[in-house]
Amino acid sequence: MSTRKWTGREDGSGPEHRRWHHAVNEFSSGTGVSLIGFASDAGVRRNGGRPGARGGPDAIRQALASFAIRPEFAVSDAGDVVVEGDELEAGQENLGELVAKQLSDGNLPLVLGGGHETAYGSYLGLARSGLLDGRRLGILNLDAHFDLRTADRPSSGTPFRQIAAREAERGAEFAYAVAGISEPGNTAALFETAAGLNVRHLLDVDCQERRLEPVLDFVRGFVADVDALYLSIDLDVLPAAQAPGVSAPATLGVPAAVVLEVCRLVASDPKLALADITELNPVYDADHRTARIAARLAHTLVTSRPVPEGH
Ligand SMILES: N=CN[C@@H](CCC(=O)O)C(=O)O
Ligand SMILES: [Mn+2]
Ligand SMILES: [Mn+2]
Repeated sequence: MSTRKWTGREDGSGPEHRRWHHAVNEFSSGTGVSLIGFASDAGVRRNGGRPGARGGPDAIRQALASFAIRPEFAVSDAGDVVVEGDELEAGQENLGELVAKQLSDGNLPLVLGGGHETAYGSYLGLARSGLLDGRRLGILNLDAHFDLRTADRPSSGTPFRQIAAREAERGAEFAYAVAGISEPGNTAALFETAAGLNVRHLLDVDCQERRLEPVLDFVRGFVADVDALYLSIDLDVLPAAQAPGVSAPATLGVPAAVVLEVCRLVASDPKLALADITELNPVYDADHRTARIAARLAHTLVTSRPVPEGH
């Protein structure tokens, strides 16, 4: 657990005034959601994107600190994995170790930040924890992109291709679904790769608010087919007006209200084992808008979980 102290707005000392900074600072033992920061520019840089993701974890923490949160929700901060320079592979290994540790302690890891290369480190943690042994893993990605690139080196564009290879190695079916795919944001080759891997996807145009029920049905159908779920959120799934602070802003995007409903649905399911919120780039943010929506998604994931007995 991180020793860093969170600070934020104070309205009084009682539980009725509780905010995230109180929740994180008062956490000493037990289980709950464990935040892990992944401070990395390496994946986006290798993928030809605009750097700045390194500052993502702290920007999300800052946005979370003064959010109100009810006393029954336990959250802790496990600190950051920092990727120095181009040391991406080492960073992903370190992230995997920290995720596995949180899982074995009985926590739900919620990884914040990085380009989407975060996802491979998150997955390594799940694989290392033993939680996948004999179980079907489902990966639900909310993203404008498939991130199934083949490249000489891992980047923010390759994580789910890397995971597909690892799932094949353990003899498991690669169960991967993406909601929010932008047609002009993915080449025919990527659509073909996705089809070849039996990836289920919904286009951004089919994830607008008027289509909320079919989107939720898509998610329900996918979750029903797996034993454990990993939810990965790439903030570039959101409309650029709601999330300007990303490397590749959306041309249409899935409205935050829809993304939020998916988060509520998924987090209320005990199958959820791991989540991450990636691609925040504070350098291009406007009035902390993207950091605040990232924080709102994190808050929704925490507060939509079944409350443990005794509360
Ligand atoms: N995580 C990044 N994924 C996208 C970026 C697209 C872009 O830079 O336009 C990708 O590689 O496809
Ligand atoms: Mn992505
Ligand atoms: Mn994306």
